[in-house]
Amino acid sequence: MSNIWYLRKNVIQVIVLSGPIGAGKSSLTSILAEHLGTQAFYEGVDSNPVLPLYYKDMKRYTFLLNTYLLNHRLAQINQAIQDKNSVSDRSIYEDALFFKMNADSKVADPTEFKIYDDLLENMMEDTPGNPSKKPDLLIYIHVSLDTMLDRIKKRGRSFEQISTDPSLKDYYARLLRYYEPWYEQYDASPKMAINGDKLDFVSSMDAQREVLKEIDEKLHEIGNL
Ligand SMILES: Nc1ncnc2c1ncn2[C@@H]1O[C@H](COP(=O)(O)OP(=O)(O)O)[C@@H](O)[C@H]1O
Ligand SMILES: Nc1ncnc2c1ncn2[C@H]1C[C@H](O)[C@@H](COP(=O)(O)O)O1
Repeated sequence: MSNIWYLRKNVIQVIVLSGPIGAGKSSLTSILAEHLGTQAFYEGVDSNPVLPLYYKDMKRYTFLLNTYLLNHRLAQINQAIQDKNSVSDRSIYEDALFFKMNADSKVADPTEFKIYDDLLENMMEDTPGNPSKKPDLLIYIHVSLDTMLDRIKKRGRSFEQISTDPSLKDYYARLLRYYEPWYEQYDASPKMAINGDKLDFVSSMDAQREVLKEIDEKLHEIGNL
């Protein structure tokens, strides 16, 4: 057994946040990493050269965006697994959810989705002698459509605004419908859900303490604290 494999099994843990756009993943990533005294890893939205193009032309840019994100997230996972309790602000598995939704609605080509999905599966496969890239805990932030839309508006990224492109309202509603069954079926690691409608962990210290307590309890349960 190699040293890195031993460390991965017994010491190194990666926690990933998941959930729809605006659910609060980045916010909770910062809060949790600070609480645990560990490293936070973000999606790098501002440095993503494809994302603004994608919002202008999803048909053309879905494959490119997801190829870009796959590479970015794999590089991040490779960094994150070198520390203990690293916190990452979106799981690699959610890209396939966006891509599948676009393929189902003919925005993306089903063959492109299949090629992407096979590549993802190959990349994420555990291989002897290599540390697993799977997270140790996935935390899903559940939000309703109203909350999602409020938060997207509040954050104010121009290309995500319904006031700029009214068709995005439908897109966000559809995305939410894909998220719930995705979370139910997710089985790559232990998982837990946070109520993002009820718990304002950004402004309320009470809510923040409650969320962190829930997460600490889960980490104890799976033996990571
Ligand atoms: N639980 C929460 N309660 C209230 N506001 C929140 C909550 N989580 C996030 N926000 C706010 O919603 C917006 C989107 O949050 P963000 O963390 O960027 O979401 P995500 O990373 O999931 O897209 C930000 O303005 C943030 O301050
Ligand atoms: N795989 C993806 N396909 C389409 N859009 C995506 C994908 N991953 C992230 N995004 C978008 C959604 C948001 O506009 C930004 C950042 O996500 P957020 O949930 O705000 O962290 O990127």
